[in-house]
Amino acid sequence: MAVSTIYSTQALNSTHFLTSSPSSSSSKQVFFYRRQSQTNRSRFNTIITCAAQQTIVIGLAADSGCGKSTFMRRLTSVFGGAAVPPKGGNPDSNTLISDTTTVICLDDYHSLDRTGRKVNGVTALDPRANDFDLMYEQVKALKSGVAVEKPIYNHVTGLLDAPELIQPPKILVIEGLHPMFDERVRDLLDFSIYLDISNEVKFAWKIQVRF
Ligand SMILES: Nc1ncnc2c1ncn2[C@@H]1O[C@H](COP(=O)(O)OP(=O)(O)OP(=O)(O)O)[C@@H](O)[C@H]1O
Ligand SMILES: O=C(CO)[C@H](O)[C@H](O)COP(=O)(O)O
Repeated sequence: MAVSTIYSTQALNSTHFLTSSPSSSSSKQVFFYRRQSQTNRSRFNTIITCAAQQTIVIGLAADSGCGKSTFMRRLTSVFGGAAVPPKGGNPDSNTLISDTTTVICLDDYHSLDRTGRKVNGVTALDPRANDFDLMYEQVKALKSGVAVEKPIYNHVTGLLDAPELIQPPKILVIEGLHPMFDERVRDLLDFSIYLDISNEVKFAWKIQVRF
C-alpha cells in the first residue's frame, strides 16, 4: 500500500497528485502514471492514467472539516468526468459518482445516529460509533466486483436513512474519519492519503462553513 500525507502548511491551495506508485503487493497490478504536457509544464496539466485488474481502493483520512470533500472533488476530476450524487436517489446522499470513480463517505458507517451518540456520550470519532464490520464487508465486496446496499448517514437530520445501491467502480475512494483504523479495511487499501491540517487552518475553514 502506498501512503501519502498532505500537509496544510506547505500550500493551502495546492493539489497533491498521485505519482507513480506500484502496489507493494506483487499480486496486484496498480499503476498511476504521471505525465506532463510538452507545451505547458504547469502541474495542473498533469495527466494520470491507471491500469488495474480489479477495483482500486483509495483511503482518504482527515478530521472533520479538513477538506476531504474538496480534495476528493479535485482528485476525481483528475481521474475523469464530473462527480455527481447517485441519480434519483436520496438527495442527502454523501456519495459521489463519476465515470471512473465512486466516492463513499465513511460517515455512512456510523452505527449511532446523532441522538444515539449524545445519549452514549461518544463523538463520531469514537470507534464505538462506527460499524467497522459492515465497512469491511462492503469495501471488500466492492473491491471484488459485487454491488452493495450501503447505509446513508444523513448530515441534515442526523439520522440513518434507508440504504442506497452502490455498484463496483474502477476506482473506489473511501473518505472519512477512519479509513485506516480497522486492520481489515486498511489491508484493502491500495493507496492511503492523510490530510494533516494544522488546527489554525482547520478552525478557519470550519468557521467559513458554519458562518
Ligand atoms: N485547500 C483548501 N484551501 C482553502 N479552503 C479549503 C481547502 N480545502 C477545503 N477548504 C475549505 O474548508 C471547508 C471544509 O472543507 P470540506 O467540506 O472539503 O471538508 P470535509 O473534511 O469534507 O468536511 P466534513 O468532515 O464536515 O465532511 C470548506 O469551506 C472548504 O471550502
Ligand atoms: O462529518 C463528520 C465526520 O466526518 C461529522 O462530524 C460526523 O459525521 C457527525 O455528524 P453530525 O455533525 O451531522 O452530527
